[in-house]
Amino acid sequence: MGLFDIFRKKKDTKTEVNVEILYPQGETAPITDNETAEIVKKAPNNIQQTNELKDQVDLVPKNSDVEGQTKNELKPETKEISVTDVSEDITETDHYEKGLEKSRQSFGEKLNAFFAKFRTVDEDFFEELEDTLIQADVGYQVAMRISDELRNEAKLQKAKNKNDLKRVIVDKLIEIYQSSGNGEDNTMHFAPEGPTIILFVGVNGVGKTTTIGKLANLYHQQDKKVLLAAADTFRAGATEQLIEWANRDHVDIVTGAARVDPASVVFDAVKKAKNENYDILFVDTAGRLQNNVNLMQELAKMKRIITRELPQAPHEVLIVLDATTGQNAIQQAKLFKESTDVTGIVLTKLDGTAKGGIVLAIRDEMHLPVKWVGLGEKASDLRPFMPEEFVKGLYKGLID
Ligand SMILES: Nc1nc2c(ncn2[C@@H]2O[C@H](COP(=O)(O)OP(=O)(O)OP(=O)(O)O)[C@@H](O)[C@H]2O)c(=O)[nH]1
Repeated sequence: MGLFDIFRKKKDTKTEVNVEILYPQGETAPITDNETAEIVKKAPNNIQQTNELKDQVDLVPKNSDVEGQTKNELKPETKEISVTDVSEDITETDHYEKGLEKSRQSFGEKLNAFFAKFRTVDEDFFEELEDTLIQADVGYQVAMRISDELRNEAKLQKAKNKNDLKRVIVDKLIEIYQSSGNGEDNTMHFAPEGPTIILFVGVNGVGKTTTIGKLANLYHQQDKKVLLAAADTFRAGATEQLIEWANRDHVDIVTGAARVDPASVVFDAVKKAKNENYDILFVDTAGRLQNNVNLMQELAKMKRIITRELPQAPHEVLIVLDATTGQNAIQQAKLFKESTDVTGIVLTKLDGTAKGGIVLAIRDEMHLPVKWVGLGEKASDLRPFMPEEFVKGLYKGLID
């Protein structure tokens, strides 16, 4: 009995950076219910204000446990981020092949091990194939579909050697990748006029801030006027991290002091984007557990404020998912989708996982387009999702 038989049984189935920091009047305590939190703007002075922010972070009582985060975790983090590689002359195919190397190798090894076992195409063959596919994180449904379709595949019955068999399986995978994306709109939607507002959501550490930094870099290179809103006022390091990206990308940013109501940061950023004719506003939000009602309400509040200021906005709500978390990522996306109108997925850290097959499971189960994929830590490693390149990157070299 294979590892996954237990599941199978259920089968029916610009150079100057402008940093604007908002402070709540008097103190740093969170303002939770007041949508138009009174805010005092300080004159922009990048480095000084970043330090002030750090001071405020230190006001958090020693060892206090703030919604599961200790003081240590609240320490600002800074990180060397390379954006200098954007002009590298490498093709899309190169990006995908390099980024998916781990997945390709791992799947290749699994497939080879699988073929080493079988001499005949019998029921055991299909069961083991299902296990192999599930381990590659293509998802249970997709694994079943592939093996069912292969059962009826005349070419498979006629296959004379292992290479023929491999080819039929890989061809089937490619076919499914392509058909599951039919009609999928993985383009970004921009406002016909006025600022485009893009909200990023997702649980802690999935790569929201990094993705915004990378996208800001990309659009700035395309001469768009980009503004960032650091509405993650919960994790102190997040604001600093975004300021760091703003500096490197040469784009402007609106931030809030630690624990200020994130909605007030959003409010001010949207106003600024409108009044000063920005093309794109990226809103970073705090990582939240999808089952934390308060945090989900906070997200809803941010959306309400955006829509009140600009009725067509937000133009995109992108959920950022960490590919290394495998099937967990799908569960997260499902819960977010229930409480927010998510328009697309950014799948990060594909370079760090052997489970690139997760894209297939996500597309199959979520009915949400994957719009961007993170294939590495550099700014240029965030790529628009291209199914053909993805498939090539995953399976190249598996059939000779
Ligand atoms: N290898 C790799 N690392 C990535 C990628 N995207 C993000 N990361 C890394 O993932 C880590 C977490 O990223 P953040 O951007 O801080 O995540 P976040 O979602 O903003 O986190 P919170 O603010 O805690 O919610 C950082 O070390 C990033 O460099 C990727 O595509 N590939």
